[in-house]
Order: sequence, then C-alpha cells, then structure tokens
Amino acid sequence: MTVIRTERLAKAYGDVAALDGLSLSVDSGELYGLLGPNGAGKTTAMEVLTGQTVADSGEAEVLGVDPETDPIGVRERVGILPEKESPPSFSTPREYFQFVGSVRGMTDERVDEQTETWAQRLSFAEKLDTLSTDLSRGQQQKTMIAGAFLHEPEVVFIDEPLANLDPIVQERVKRFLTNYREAGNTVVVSTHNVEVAAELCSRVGVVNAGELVAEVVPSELATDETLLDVFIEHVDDREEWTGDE
Ligand SMILES: Nc1ncnc2c1ncn2[C@@H]1O[C@H](COP(=O)(O)OP(=O)(O)OP(=O)(O)O)[C@@H](O)[C@H]1O
Repeated sequence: MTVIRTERLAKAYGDVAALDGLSLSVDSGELYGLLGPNGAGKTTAMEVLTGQTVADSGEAEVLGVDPETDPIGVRERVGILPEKESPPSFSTPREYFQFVGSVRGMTDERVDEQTETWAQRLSFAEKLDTLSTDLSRGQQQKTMIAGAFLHEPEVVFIDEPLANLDPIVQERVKRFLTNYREAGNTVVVSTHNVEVAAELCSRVGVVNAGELVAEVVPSELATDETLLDVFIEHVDDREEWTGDE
C-alpha cells in the first residue's frame, strides 16, 4: 500500500530550484532512503511532506492526507527528526519527552515508560534530568531521535539520523530502524552517506538538483556494482575539485 507519494513537486527559493519535478512513491513497511549530494533538495522534500513548507506546484500525500491543506493532520500521524534542530535549551530530555507526549496525546504512564525505554536503548539515563544546553551534541541527537519515535508513529521522517552519534549507538539505531520497519512501519531517511543508505535502506531514491534520478534496491545490486557507483553515475556531473591537486 502506498503511504507516501509526491507528483512533480517543485519549489524554488528565489532563483534556486530546491525541488524540480520530484515524483516518488513509498509503500508501507519500506525503509526508504533519500540519497543526494548537498543541496539536492532532500530536506525540502521532507519539509513539504511533513507540512513544514509548501511546494510551488505538484502534489504530495502522506497516509492519504495532503500536507499542504492539512499540515496538522499529517504531523499528528508521523514522527519527524529534523536535520538541524536540537531539543529546547531550557528543558531536560525528560521534560522534552513530556512535551512531545502531550502534543501526541500520550498518557503520562506511556511517556514515562517510553522515556525509560529510550534512555536505556541509547544509554543516556544519567542525562534525563540535565538541561539540554548542557548536553553534548550526540546526547541532544539521542533526545531528538527518541522524540521522533516516542509515540510509535506508523510513518517517520528522519534527516541524517546518525549524525554526531558514536559507532556503538549508530549500530543500535540502525538495528532499531530495521526492526521498526520489519514491524510494518514506514521510515524515510534523508542522507548523503552512501554506506549508511546501502546498509540500512530497503530502497533508495537518488535525488539530484531537485529530481529523482535513480531508484535502487541495494540488496539487488549486481556483485560488481555498488550504490556509490550508481550515485556517481547519476550525480557526478560537476566539474569540480576532485581532491587531487
Ligand atoms: N529557506 C531557504 N532559503 C533559501 N534557499 C534555501 C532554503 N532552504 C533550502 N534552500 C536551497 O534549496 C536547495 C536545496 O536545499 P535542501 O536543504 O533541501 O538540500 P539537501 O539535499 O537537504 O542538502 P544537504 O544534504 O546539504 O542538507 C539548496 O540550494 C539550498 O540552498
């Protein structure tokens, strides 16, 4: 069943075309990767799909809801991990989870349960009552990840989820995401990390200059081909510095 769909989405910021005819479709139970270079339009696509910004033209639908006409309806039903945001500096992770829980209509008991579960999953129980401003960047990221999944939404949008996490926690988050999808939920992950996309995603959409330029099922790649090969084939058309002098 299709749970996320975009049709010829376009959005410009001044003369920059952030989205330029993006069409894609994601089924329930997929861990779908949006893979693209810096500035490809991944974050803008996630923002349109979660009702945080409006496209200039084209269509978008999440769980049958149009994020342009009913942005609150979409946000009620999905989890979101934005790329650049941190938990509010004046609150502790526990308070942030209580806030998320109240917005998401969770009972206090469920919030407490989930707070303990996530603190254990990501090893930050001793930081639950520390002001966010005094947390490390990775501890803030753990708080944001837990916040996105706290109410166990059936669709979750996550932007660079592994940023700032140590390798052990990265592995735990990857395993969690795989289990979450295997339980029938849908996750869209935006990244420019090819290895993460290849390892984690059931399907990857390569986005370049605001359009979908390729789709790949990593497990079906030929043995002599990698996701990086596909990425470079479709994206590396810029005559830029290669790293050699
Ligand atoms: N609020 C904004 N105002 C002006 N330009 C913007 C704005 N947001 C995005 N852009 C531009 O739109 C383009 C797409 O940006 P976007 O953040 O969607 O890319 P991205 O694929 O998520 O990139 P990255 O991987 O670097 O995070 C870029 O050229 C960016 O500079």
